Amino acid sequence: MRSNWNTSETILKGLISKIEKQHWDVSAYREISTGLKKVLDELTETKELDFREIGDHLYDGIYITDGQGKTLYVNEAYTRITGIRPEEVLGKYVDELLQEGVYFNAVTPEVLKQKKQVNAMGESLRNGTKMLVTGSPVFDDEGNVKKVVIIDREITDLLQMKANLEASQKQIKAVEKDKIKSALEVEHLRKLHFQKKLIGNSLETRQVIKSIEQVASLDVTVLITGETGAGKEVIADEIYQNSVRKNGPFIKVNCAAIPSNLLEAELFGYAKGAFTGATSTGKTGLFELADKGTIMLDEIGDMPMELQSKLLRVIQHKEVTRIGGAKPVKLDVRILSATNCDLKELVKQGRFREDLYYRLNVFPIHIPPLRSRVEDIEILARHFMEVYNSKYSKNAVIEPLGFEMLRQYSWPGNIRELQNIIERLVIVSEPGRAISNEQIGNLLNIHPSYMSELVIEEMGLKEIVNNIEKKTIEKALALCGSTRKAAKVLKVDQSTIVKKAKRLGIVLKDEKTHQ
Ligand SMILES: Nc1ncnc2c1ncn2[C@@H]1O[C@H](COP(=O)(O)OP(=O)(O)OP(=O)(O)O)[C@@H](O)[C@H]1O
Repeated sequence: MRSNWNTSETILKGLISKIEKQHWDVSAYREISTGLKKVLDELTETKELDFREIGDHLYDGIYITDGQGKTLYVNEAYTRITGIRPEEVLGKYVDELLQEGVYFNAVTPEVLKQKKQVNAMGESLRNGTKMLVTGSPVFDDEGNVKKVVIIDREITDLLQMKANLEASQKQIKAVEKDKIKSALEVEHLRKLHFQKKLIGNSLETRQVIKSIEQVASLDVTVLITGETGAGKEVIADEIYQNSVRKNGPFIKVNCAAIPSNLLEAELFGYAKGAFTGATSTGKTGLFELADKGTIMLDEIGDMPMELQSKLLRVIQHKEVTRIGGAKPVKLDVRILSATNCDLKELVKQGRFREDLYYRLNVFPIHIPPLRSRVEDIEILARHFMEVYNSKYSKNAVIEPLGFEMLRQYSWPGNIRELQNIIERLVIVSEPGRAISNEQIGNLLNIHPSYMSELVIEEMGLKEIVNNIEKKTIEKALALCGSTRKAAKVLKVDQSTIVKKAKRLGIVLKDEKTHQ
């Protein structure tokens, strides 16, 4: 085709020059000359659009045959994709090439047959390249197919990319599934953790619950005080659970459990290379981790003085500077602190900063010891029985007198101790038998002669209660010397003492003495 253009060009140029040299009539001369120049311009323009040149710059392969299937043209991309060189196919018929096995499948015969566009998937016999083949017919004025243009689009990379994409999508799905699973797990653990709701119905516990309700949703600092095992952490959990920060982090730090030389780095973190042995990346402190959430500083009374100053700065400026760090980091953290120490006393002794004490003690909640909220003991004991019966698949029960023994005990370890005792009682319980008072006494390490002489295994409850009543009244009479004084001590009417004494067989030796 390129040569055709060149020939036409040459011929036309010659013609124009010949015509220009003849002395023709001027108008004829102009007409021929203008017409020929126009043809020349068009030819030059067409030459500019040399489709071979363009074809060789296409990324897709092109294969063109005439209406009989004779190969007229292949571009460079065709050779790249199929591995078939132009000289192997040019001038040859597609049927012939199929017989020779140059390719095993061809779209051209189909296009010639169907006289419409045909699409197919192909694969090169030479190099295995996969391609999408589109064959389109080109018609002459009579509607006959004069050419077939085949476009081979390489899709090996595309297929590979698709496979990669599918693999990545699978991986993403697996990761997402994992993420959902672990989120559910965290939620489950969180729920389990927070299932330890604050239990109790004593006036004291109800007061604590009221305080929690008042303060939880307000973003204020709370100081929780109470003996060890009394439930300070349970209170902190309740505050967090009922606060607006309940979806944020909740970081608990036991200031007494971390050696004081490590506590600063734990709480405030350190910058990279802050000291010998510091990791190259530095360390994020617990305060930073608690950002947008809540931090509970347990055993705050054990915080060393030098850290107290730093903590005060964190509270005042709402920012933290890592050890060895230059820039402070802004913080949005709610602080709950807890202690079983008398912080006021520590302030007096100069062991706790007074300014920090006031900063922490914005809203104080005190949880009294279990011995002073006796009403809670049975409810808590029943709750823990349920928990451990279910945990150990048991069906242990405590009888009324057993609960009375639990109520009498002083519980120095508070609810933690009660929980522990109930767990042990459930473990040692035998099927079909209620937990004996002796078992309770053994665990509590109480063997008061008072109890052992009043409670005898084969006695019924009524008899035991009568026994206790009798001994109590006798003791009061002996101590007080009169029914009137004994009645006052026992907070009953004198007539009640007299009636009970008669019923229980207490001999009021000298009526005069006892009045
Ligand atoms: N009111 C309550 N209802 C149910 N369980 C409770 C209650 N109070 C405390 N507990 C349970 O008793 C145990 C001790 O409670 P917690 O850890 O809150 O005590 P604490 O005052 O923080 O103790 P410490 O000062 O030793 O840290 C925990 O297992 C807790 O779940």
